[in-house]
Amino acid sequence: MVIIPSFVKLLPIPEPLITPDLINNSADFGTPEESHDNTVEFENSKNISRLISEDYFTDSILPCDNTTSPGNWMIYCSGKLLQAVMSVKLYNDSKTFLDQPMKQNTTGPMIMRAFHRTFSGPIENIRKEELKKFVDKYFDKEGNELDVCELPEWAPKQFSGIKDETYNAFAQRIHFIWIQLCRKMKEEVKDEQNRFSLLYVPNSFIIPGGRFREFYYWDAYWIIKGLLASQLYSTARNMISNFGYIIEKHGFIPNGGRVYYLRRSQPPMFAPMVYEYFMATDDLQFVADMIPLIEKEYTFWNNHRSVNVTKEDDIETTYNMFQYRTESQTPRPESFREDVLSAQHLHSNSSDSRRKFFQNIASAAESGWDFSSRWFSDGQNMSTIETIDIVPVDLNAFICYNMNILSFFYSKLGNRLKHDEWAGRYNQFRDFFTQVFYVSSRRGWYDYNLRTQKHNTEFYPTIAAPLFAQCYDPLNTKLAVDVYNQIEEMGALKWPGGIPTSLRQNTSQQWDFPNGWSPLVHMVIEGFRKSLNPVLQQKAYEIAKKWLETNILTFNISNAMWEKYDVKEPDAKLATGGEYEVQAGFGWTNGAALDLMLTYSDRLNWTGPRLENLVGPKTTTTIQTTHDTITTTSSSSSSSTPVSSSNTSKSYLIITITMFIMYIGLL
Ligand SMILES: OC[C@H]1O[C@H](O[C@H]2O[C@H](CO)[C@@H](O)[C@H](O)[C@H]2O)[C@H](O)[C@@H](O)[C@@H]1O
Repeated sequence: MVIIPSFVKLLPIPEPLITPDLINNSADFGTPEESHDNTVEFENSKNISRLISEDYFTDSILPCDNTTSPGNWMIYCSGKLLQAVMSVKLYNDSKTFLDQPMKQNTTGPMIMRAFHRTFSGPIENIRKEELKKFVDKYFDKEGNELDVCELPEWAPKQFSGIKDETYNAFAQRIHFIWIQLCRKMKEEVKDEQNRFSLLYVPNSFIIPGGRFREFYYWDAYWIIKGLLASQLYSTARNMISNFGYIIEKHGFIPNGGRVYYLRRSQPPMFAPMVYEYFMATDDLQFVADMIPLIEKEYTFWNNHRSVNVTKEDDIETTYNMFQYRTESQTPRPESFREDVLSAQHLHSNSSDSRRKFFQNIASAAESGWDFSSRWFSDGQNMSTIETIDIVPVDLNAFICYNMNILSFFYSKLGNRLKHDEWAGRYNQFRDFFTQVFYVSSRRGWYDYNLRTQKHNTEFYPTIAAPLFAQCYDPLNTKLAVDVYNQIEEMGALKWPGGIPTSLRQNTSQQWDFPNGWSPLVHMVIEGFRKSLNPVLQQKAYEIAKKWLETNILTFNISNAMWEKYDVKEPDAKLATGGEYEVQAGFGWTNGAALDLMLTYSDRLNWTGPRLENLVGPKTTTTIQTTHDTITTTSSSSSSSTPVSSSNTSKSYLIITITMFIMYIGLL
């Protein structure tokens, strides 16, 4: 095991740079309030305060409560203090307060008593400075409960399979970022869970980055793909074990590692994580350990998220499918202010509609697509959100994948009976899936709307989710080609930076045009790659190359990897839209990029301008020989050591060399 010396943490970590070049001028980078629909004209802060102070909790199902988080639900999931913080807009990002631990020797009920003593009048009368004093007295800084950590087996890596100098240097730089994104919990989180919104897990893990300072469920699949590409097997295993621990404790995997996520999940990627780990390591004992937990998670989806679907053209047949559908009926605590403002068209006297509206919002967050025209009945406005009327194609493809993986694992474990049971379920579900989602006239799988009894046949990358999850008959080799042609005809493949999340313009939502997200782009690439059709495999490579170019060009300017990108621009821009600013880090972008660079390691060839930040400036050396003069052009760096002319890159060089020496020493 290589121990990373603690001084490495003290070396300067380059700050991400947001340069004007990176921001698309036509889009407003904006504050959350400017970019969130419905809020623009709602200027009067008194009115906002009044709206935020209304009662959203009585008779509503809360995001967490006495049963799930007895000691702290009154702070992190409901209550007047939460409302006051949102009312005065104590922080630019609503999530900040929710991630602040309570100070030592305090409890939730104690803080609430103090709050009511200090602020006895209506919330609208509370002054920001006084509330700030109160919060500073009782709470620590957000994220204070987490430490940076030592990745068990991290060492500088050559990525010798990646022959191209630029891609090789890029892979090495991403490999470094794992160190920055690793977190472990302070002991007190385990011992005094009630003081923290953070959910305790036993092992260290990789966070997405920025405001996302806890684990996220579906992000982890792509993070794990990247860790496996980096050969950080123990870290990947630790992350999966954490999820196993969480399933054991809570019966499912919440959206993220905070109590305010305890009523909703995210796309079910636990079984695929174990599958990827097994394919990389052959560790069958780990599969045996995890398989009861995979089944337990499946039971959660089956008991709490299934729905009977009957189609208009065949009312005799009922299909058991799955939905994103949390029970929670209040504004999301981490976006309380934003959700209340989005609901301003609904009055308090129509509390049932308001509850349903919040349930639809939180259910869209469960999908990971928060938010998108995909969930809006008018395809444009948040006020028309109807997530729980929709049966989503991606979720059902993932469930199908889970069934297939379970049958595969049981066969590996030699359990014939269980293998047959899951193979039977998989085969039947796959047929039902085709019946419910495939639309022959539009050559693809589409979300089904229970209210309208129609498919939404607009483009979303979810059309390729069944290819990724292999939820179709492999003998039907024409199907993947049809789907590809459909996607191309829809105009989704013509964008210079990758694949957009939809073709719906100006929704101001982050999961819409022109934003590209690595999990979706990776899913489409993998879908075509797995199709076994050589033409589609070539297309998969071309999309991967385009996406990597977007990542790499942006990295070269900003020194950072980003959560999402604007794919309509030829020269790599950061994405905008949604309720928070685009975040740097970034877990799944790094994971998907590393995985793609390894998949296509022998083909990738950087043809763009020389990226000095990555590979250093070109140097020209003149060698005088007896007979003639030979001029060679080379990079100032070797492919194993990233060097650049910038100061930040120099610090990477120092880290690399220092760590390499330490590594050799430790061996
Ligand atoms: O705070 C707003 C929302 O933020 C998260 O969503 C986004 O980031 C996640 C982490 O990268 C990602 O998993 C999700 O797909 C993104 O939309 C959070 O997951 C939401 O629940 C939360 O309301």
